[in-house]
Amino acid sequence: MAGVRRNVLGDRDELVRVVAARLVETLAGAQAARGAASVVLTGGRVAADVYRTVRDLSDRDRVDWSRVDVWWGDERFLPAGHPDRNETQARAALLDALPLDPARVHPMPADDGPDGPDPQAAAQRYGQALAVAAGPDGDLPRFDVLLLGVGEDGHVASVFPGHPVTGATEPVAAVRDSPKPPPVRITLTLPAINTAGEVWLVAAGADKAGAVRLALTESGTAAPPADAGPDGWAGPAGPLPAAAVHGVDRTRWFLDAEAAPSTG
Ligand SMILES: O=C(O)[C@H](O)[C@@H](O)[C@H](O)[C@H](O)COP(=O)(O)O
Repeated sequence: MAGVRRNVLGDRDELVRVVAARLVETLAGAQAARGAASVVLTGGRVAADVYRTVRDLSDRDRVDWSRVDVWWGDERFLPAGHPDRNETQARAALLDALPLDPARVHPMPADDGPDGPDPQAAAQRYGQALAVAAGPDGDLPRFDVLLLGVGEDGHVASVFPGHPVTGATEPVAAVRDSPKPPPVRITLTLPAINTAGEVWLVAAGADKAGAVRLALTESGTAAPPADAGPDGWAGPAGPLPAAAVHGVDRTRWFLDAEAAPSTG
């Protein structure tokens, strides 16, 4: 596996600024190298702050946004335009302000979309869209940067610890009974996430420290209670999704001081 980099910033504001600036730099670099760039978006509060910060960056147009492919790593399976959809939030925070090519923006289906409220069919539809973009070379197109928030329980995208989706092998899966609302979701699976060139995990706040510590210090399998960290949390029984993701070229952790492990 390629290198893992850990970048600990002083506070949440600095974290968000650094991730936003690095995203613009990386997408511009990908375009310089191969003429196009692709990003996989995530949901959550810290991601929304990153998107707003990219929107407001004075040099954001170093990226030719009309040549960026935008995908999503997960989606809350709700009607189109619902305020809790990751798509709705990303559009409001950033995408609506950019001169994107609509044909290159690929939201996951909504529950009032062509497959109605069938998340399995919607997941398959997204898998097909990915396969079409991949062309003859495989099931997934190139992802230059895949963004992930990290849940307090160590979930990434909508891959939750202890949930059957952790073992899914198809690129896109439907998730029912998500412990984080809403209960029905669509997600890229761990094998699909792990095809990205760079995977960035972004976490802020003390409530993320337990999951981050586990993910960074070992395989993600629960430590015995005696090994619980200073926050007292020893982790879930089973592999921790945040520990199981990596980029082909680089895995980058962006943490604020509160989320970073207090030792190591
Ligand atoms: O759809 C979602 O809910 C997300 O994709 C999820 O994986 C999120 O990124 C994390 O839960 C972190 O969210 P916060 O940044 O809000 O803590």
